[in-house]
Amino acid sequence: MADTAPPSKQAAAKGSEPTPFMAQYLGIKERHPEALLFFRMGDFYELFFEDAVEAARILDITLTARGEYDGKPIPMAGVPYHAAEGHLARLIKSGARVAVCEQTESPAEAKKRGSKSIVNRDIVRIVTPGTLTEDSLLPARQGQALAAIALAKGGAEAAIAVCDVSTGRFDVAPVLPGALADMLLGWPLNELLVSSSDMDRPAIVAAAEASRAPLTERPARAATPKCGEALLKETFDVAALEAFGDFSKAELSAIGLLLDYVKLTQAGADIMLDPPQRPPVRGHVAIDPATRASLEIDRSMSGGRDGSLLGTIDRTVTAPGARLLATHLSRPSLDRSEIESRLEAVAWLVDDADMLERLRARLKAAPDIERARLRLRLGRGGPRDLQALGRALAAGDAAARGLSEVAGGLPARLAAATGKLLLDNAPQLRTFAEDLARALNESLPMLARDGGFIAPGWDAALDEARGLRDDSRRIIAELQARYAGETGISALKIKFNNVLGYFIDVPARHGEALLAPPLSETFIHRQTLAGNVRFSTRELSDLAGRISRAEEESKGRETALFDEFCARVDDLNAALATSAGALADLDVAAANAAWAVECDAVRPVIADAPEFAAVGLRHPVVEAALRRDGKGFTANDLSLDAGGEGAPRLLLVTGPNMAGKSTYLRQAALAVILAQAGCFVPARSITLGLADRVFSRVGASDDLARGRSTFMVEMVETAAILTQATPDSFVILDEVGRGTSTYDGLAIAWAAVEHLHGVNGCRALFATHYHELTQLAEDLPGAANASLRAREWKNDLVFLHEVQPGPADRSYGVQVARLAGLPKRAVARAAQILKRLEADPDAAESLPLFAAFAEDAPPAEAFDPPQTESELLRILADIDPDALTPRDALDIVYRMIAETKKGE
Ligand SMILES: Nc1ncnc2c1ncn2[C@@H]1O[C@H](COP(=O)(O)OP(=O)(O)OP(=O)(O)O)[C@@H](O)[C@H]1O
Repeated sequence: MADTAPPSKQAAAKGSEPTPFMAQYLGIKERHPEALLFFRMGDFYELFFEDAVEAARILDITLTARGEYDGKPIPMAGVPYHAAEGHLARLIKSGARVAVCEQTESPAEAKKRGSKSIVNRDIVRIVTPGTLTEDSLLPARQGQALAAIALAKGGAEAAIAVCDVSTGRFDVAPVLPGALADMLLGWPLNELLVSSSDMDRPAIVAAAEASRAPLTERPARAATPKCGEALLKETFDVAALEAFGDFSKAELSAIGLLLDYVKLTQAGADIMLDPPQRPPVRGHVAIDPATRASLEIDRSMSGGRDGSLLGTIDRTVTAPGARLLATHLSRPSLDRSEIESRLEAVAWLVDDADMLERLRARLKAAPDIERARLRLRLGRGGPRDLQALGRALAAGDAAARGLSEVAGGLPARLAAATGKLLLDNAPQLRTFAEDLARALNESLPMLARDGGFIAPGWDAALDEARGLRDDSRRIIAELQARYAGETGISALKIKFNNVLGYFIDVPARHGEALLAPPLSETFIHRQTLAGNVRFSTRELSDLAGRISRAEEESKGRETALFDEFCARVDDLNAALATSAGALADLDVAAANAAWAVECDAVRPVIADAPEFAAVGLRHPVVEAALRRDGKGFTANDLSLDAGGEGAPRLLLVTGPNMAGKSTYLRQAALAVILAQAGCFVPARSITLGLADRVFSRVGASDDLARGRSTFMVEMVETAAILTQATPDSFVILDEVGRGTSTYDGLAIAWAAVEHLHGVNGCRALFATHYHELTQLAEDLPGAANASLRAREWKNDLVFLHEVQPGPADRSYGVQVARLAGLPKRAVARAAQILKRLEADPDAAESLPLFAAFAEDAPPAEAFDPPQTESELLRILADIDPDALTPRDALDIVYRMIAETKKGE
């Protein structure tokens, strides 16, 4: 690979003299050695040297060579510029960053400087995982986050600055160094910036590790209060920072680190962020990446949105609404009044089905106002973005008017959003929206430079220029008819191409007539082709000049009008941001109400004590999946109380495989997240105290990318829970200890339960297959057993999915193995071994060879163990004679007879 590395300019100077083109390339590449350089050449972005090799590998495109450098061929790969976004997306996804270098002048302009001059080029932006603005690279319903963390006062202060460059959102918060990692968890990050001087500090290392975001190390010079202050002033064009409130030194350092990077990636263009906001003081529920993944909050295990909690409950109809709902779920609130205000809005809409439907229909008409606004401000927008703003404002106004007509007053949250969206309250926005509606045509080009987007009647100068242009076209048609008449050549046409401009075209056989007097006085020969001869006339040249001037004028005028609208977007930026926020808020409230109605969810009651009391709780995702298959979901109750008053604080959940233990655990954790996100909960009723953290350790998975085995991952995650859970936390642990030997696993699980119960003292659910653990419920005052029921029925296992108090009677593992399709022979062998082990636990000593049993392996035909007797006994054991109706009794007799016949 070494010989594909680009030589530095100095090194190059020592070797053979680089061509002017190579010198330009090397000069630009040297400025961003860490990024792949997309070097614009005509209709292609080309990559050279190592960049070409790397891009060809990732994108699976052809690696070729172009010219030689220092006697060696230069590796080259290229992508067409119109298909560049797809390639960019793949490169970014694979962890690369890309510097996009454009031609900053046309070849004609370069020629003016001298015939040998090459076109000037410069980097216009650097594309990184956290700084995307392209629509095609960003899922519309998903936000992105770029964060910077910094320390100050010798590590005593810390802060975080987070922005979404595609929507302009900008949050800044001071935080205790020890709480940095937790704070970061509220933002599923696309990229995390750390100053090189902080890289080794424990608080920073812990935060970076916890967030698992791609890390970008930046020079320390930007992470200073001075740099932060200067960049804030420059970005928001203010002389003093008082307008934003007081910033700590650490906050300013984090801001410096963040804004410096945003500026770098935009190649020095103005930073277009909204003024910094502080997240709510009470903060949010800390959910670590392992918990987020295992609860499948915004992504299912298979990686998509489908099958996740977000994918299941999302009924938003606007992109900003979808992104806000995603934020609510990834950052459930700890602020009770905030939660209650969200719930109140949902409850009000749930009660008025007509209003809810009308509101959602109106919101549906609102395009993505946030991203359209940002693209226009960044100079990457087009006429369609302007139209999006106008339509979103109109839709917001219609939605707000519908709500404001309601008698009896609105809940505070809906009233606030309505007030912000009513255009009567914002005359400037109203004029802007009305102007856009009048000024823009119905169907619009992507780019302003394509022209044709301003409607007739909006601008007199434009109408005049267009009139002239269209008039000239008519005159050309008339001229063609006149020339055809005068020359008697009906095949004479006036045509246009880029080389000749307008010209007169006749078939070759008529050429002679025009080349000879008297017609040759009017018709000037331009070109003879095999089948045609081409001419021009003075009149036609004059007309062509007028047409092109009119065309240029109308395009120029349209561009100027577009720029005027963009300037108005800049002026109205704050008001537009407010409208976007209000639209998203209304959409989320309406979507949550629609989902609550659809899935019969209830408003959670928020309590002061760390309790959890749910009746008829359901798992929204599993229930939705079962419903699609036409199956029902069994609701279950759950009561926990960390204070140990009315219920256990820790519940040990046992039951056969597949009985529904994980589902029972997860639905409880999801209920906490839904409630604190301000959503209703699928249950008959639920009361819960706010949880400061939710932890979930469900199932085992390898983290090979980070070099950890299943067991190691499990222990690291369990350790995090046992060291961090507070009495207010909510913990679910599923089969801890499964990844190691039986006794080690049991010992670890045992210790984890004791620790959770005695030290952490939080609400916890602990599912296990170690039946020995169920004894703990007797020893620990705040612990209890619950189990999921299953029944054997005609040789089959029937899962009832019902939770009952007390431990499970047995595990039915062998039966589940049979259900799963394990070969009959293996199932029978397992049943045999199990029987021996149950009779004589010491036989386990001979594990794993089972030499003792090997000899009496049953013959292949006799593998179904006799079941009849045990089945009859089981049927009898299940009978409660006092509760039997005569009909039930008769049924049982029939069942027993059938069973006996089976055994014959
Ligand atoms: N309450 C319920 N109502 C209806 N079906 C359910 C219920 N709970 C679980 N199920 C169904 O049972 C399947 C298995 O559930 P789950 O994974 O929770 O079992 P488990 O006891 O944790 O199993 P294992 O011990 O093997 O991990 C689910 O995929 C779902 O289809």
